[in-house]
Amino acid sequence: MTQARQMTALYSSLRNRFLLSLCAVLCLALLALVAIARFQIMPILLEDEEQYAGGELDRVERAIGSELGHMRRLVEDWAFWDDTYDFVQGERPEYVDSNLYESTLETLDLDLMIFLDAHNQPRWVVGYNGEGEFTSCPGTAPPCDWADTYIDFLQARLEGENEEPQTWLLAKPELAMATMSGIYQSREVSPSAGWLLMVRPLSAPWVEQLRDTTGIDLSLTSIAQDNDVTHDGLERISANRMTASRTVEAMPDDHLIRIDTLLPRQRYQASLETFRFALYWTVGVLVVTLLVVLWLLERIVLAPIRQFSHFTQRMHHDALPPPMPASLLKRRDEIGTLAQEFRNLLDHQHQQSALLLELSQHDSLTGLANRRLFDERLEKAVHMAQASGHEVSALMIDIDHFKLYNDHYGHLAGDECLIALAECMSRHLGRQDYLVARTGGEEFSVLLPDTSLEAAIDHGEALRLAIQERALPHATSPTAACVTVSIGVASCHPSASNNPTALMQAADNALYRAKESGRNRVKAGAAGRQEWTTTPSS
Ligand SMILES: Nc1nc2c(ncn2[C@@H]2O[C@H](COP(=O)(O)OP(=O)(O)OP(=O)(O)O)[C@@H](O)[C@H]2O)c(=O)[nH]1
Repeated sequence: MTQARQMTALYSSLRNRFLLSLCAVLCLALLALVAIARFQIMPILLEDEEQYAGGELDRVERAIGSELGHMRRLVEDWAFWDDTYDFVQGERPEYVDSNLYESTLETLDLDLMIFLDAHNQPRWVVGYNGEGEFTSCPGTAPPCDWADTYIDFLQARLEGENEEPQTWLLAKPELAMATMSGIYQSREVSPSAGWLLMVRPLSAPWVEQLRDTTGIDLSLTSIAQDNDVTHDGLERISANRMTASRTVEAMPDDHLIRIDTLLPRQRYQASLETFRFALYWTVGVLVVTLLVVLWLLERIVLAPIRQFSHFTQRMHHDALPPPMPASLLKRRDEIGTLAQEFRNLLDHQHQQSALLLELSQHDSLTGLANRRLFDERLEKAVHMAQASGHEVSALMIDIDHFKLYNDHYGHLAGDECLIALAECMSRHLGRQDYLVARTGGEEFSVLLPDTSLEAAIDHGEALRLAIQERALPHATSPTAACVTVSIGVASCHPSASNNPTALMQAADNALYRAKESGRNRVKAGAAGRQEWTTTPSS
């Protein structure tokens, strides 16, 4: 239960709510960034990587095409040579010894050269057989019968009677480049005397050279063609490496050559790194921005509100209301206006309270303290007297025959008489610590703290005389021709266990006796005592 209340209090705090809200905004922003990265940026980076891989495979293809171009020019050099032209027609028997020896193939980086005559029949075959042995024969008789496959292939190509030089990639019986040209005279336009086929193996050193030329880690493989299976593709094998494959057409028709490349993913990684860098900075800037917003919020709004709230709490709890913090009043913003208005409201409330207090503690006719205030002060004075060891005294004053005064002069005149007597009492007993109160219609009481009975009697007597000397006419008074008062005086001694009621009761008794014994006089007594002191009437 307490924990739940603490949680509620935590959540109720403006600062915590702002913190939570801003954290939620930050999380949403981060989620949005992650979503953008996942669904917008990453696909672009991966597509770019695929384009890069495609470009690299294009380069490999172009490099192979360039090699085929070289082969084609090589075969043309030999096919458009008069010696070759004569040789395939059965002339120049020295052609073989002069040109078709082993080092020629090595120099030209060839595996095989086949010369066909005009009837597409083998005129000469020179090359390395499957075991790498050099053979040179007129036709396909052993030991050159290993070249039958190529001759069949060549003859099949010639069925179309395409006399243009042609180049192919061979997937069988070994990976190779093949190029073929008709054999012509070099200077004159003449019909083809036969055909020349050159085969260059795509050997490991050749592939190695291709790797060096292109700078791409690649390999070539012969595969059987299967329409249902695609061999093209890209596979990301690690964060830094990927393989990209593509098939190219080759002979025979049911075969393909697959180019496999192992490519670095630097480009992707670099883009990713850049993106991450931007992302981290964005997140950092976002966090810093939120912290700054929080700090500003705390400084500009929350701290002053807290200060204001603290002030109102203290106002409620402290006995002495604290002043409104100056820092709040100095502000020129909404909080400053609120503080100033609040202070104005407080001032107004204090004034109203003071007015109410004044009204509740004073008599509206004479302006003297009323019974409520008199009783409060009396209570405090008696307790203080007991604590300090001093006496406290009280006078009870009653106008003599005031009914007759009213009856004779009228009620308004009676009021004026009450006001005049009140002024007289205030003037004579207006000491700071004395309190003169109107405690009844025509009855007054005076509280005299730290005053002995004797001194109180003196004050009472002086007051009685002063009123008499004021000489307010009272034509119908049986006592005197002017307004007079009777006064009862009492005091309580600190040694006696007196209370305010007992003190006033004693004063009332004394007043009663003053009235009884002829009015216009002062009678005195002490609370809780039997002996009385009577002042003679003047
Ligand atoms: N004008 C006026 N008269 C008041 C006021 N309050 C009380 N009185 C009058 O004061 C008179 C008091 O009369 P009583 O209690 O009979 O006493 P008294 O006539 O003074 O006679 P003693 O006290 O025995 O000398 C009444 O007539 C009240 O109407 C007031 O505020 N104004």
